[in-house]
Amino acid sequence: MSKTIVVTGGAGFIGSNFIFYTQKKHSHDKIVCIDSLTYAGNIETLGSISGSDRFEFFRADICNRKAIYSIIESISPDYIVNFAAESHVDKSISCPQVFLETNIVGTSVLMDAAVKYGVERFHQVSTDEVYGDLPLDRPDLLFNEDTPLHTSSPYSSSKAGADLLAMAYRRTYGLPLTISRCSNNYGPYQFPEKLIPLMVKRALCNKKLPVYGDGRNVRDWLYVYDHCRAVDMILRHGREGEIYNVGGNNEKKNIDVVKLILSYLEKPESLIEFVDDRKGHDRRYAIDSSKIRRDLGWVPEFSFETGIEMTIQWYIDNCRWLDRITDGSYLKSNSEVPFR
Ligand SMILES: NC(=O)c1ccc[n+]([C@@H]2O[C@H](COP(=O)([O-])OP(=O)(O)OC[C@H]3O[C@@H](n4cnc5c(N)ncnc54)[C@H](O)[C@@H]3O)[C@@H](O)[C@H]2O)c1
Repeated sequence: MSKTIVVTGGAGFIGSNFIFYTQKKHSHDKIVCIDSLTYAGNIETLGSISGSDRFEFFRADICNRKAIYSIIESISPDYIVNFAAESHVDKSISCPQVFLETNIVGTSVLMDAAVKYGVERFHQVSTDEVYGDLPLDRPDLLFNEDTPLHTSSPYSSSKAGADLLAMAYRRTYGLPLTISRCSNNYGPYQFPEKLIPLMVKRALCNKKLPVYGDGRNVRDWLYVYDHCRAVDMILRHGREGEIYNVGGNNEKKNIDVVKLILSYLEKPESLIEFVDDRKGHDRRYAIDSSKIRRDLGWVPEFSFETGIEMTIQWYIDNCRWLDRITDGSYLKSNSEVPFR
């Protein structure tokens, strides 16, 4: 039976990839995107789906209760998948307030609407950063779903706050809920403030590549398509009330990722410039995703070697997208979409 799915934050990186994935995999479903089009959301990304009668776009802020209630009441969705967030750790350090508003208050408004209008499932997209970090010299340690929350940045704290609130909504108001906590994503349509598109963009222009601290911080990387597959599986087949870790089992030092990009682009390593470390910088993230593998049969389809080549090539082939998002000219098309 076809479903109606609200995807919040669908003009951003992972949300847009999730919309394309869902459109292809569940072509009878109706997808309704709600996005306020902040600097990180680009309406042009959704151009290829905008003409479909199975797609609708609302420009609205998830903190705006009146707008959210009116949209959810009018479309009566089966599912809400919440990707909408302020997502950049550095920005959360310089300007935490908006992270609390969108990531915590906004999530609570969506959950209020989900309870009020009786959605079948609310899925909260969370992050492995809620677990804090692990020491570099203990490769045996991984985060599992029972690891205590131990956040380092205003970003991760706001995401952990939303997770706790979601679990409280489930217990108090009976919200039918699942949560996924994923490691670092990479792939097409990522805003070039994040490591991989930032480095590709700068290397293409022969600009210095700023690397925090000693560059030895470790992240687990997952191709965005595999994250979208995981969210789709959890939404439709995951056990209500459960948290699922999602990871690539693919730990890399930041400096090694940067060197790999330079080598693919045939640029010299002399472009690397070590800069002052990020405040409170987490050392290592490593995720145990055996639960989703065991319970839902999810395994990543893309190796890092394949995914990173496809990603770098995508940014080369889509220089126009990268240029427009970098110089902010896409914001003009965003501003043409009326606000609710
Ligand atoms: N990028 C990663 O590596 C990663 C890893 C794990 C989890 N996550 C989580 O996945 C989700 C999506 O991340 P992303 O990297 O695609 O982020 P993004 O910054 O690329 O996109 C966020 C989107 O949310 C929209 N948005 C922001 N505030 C809003 C508001 N108040 N109302 C409505 N829309 C709003 C933006 O316009 C944008 O389109 C986030 O919840 C993030 O915490 C991201």
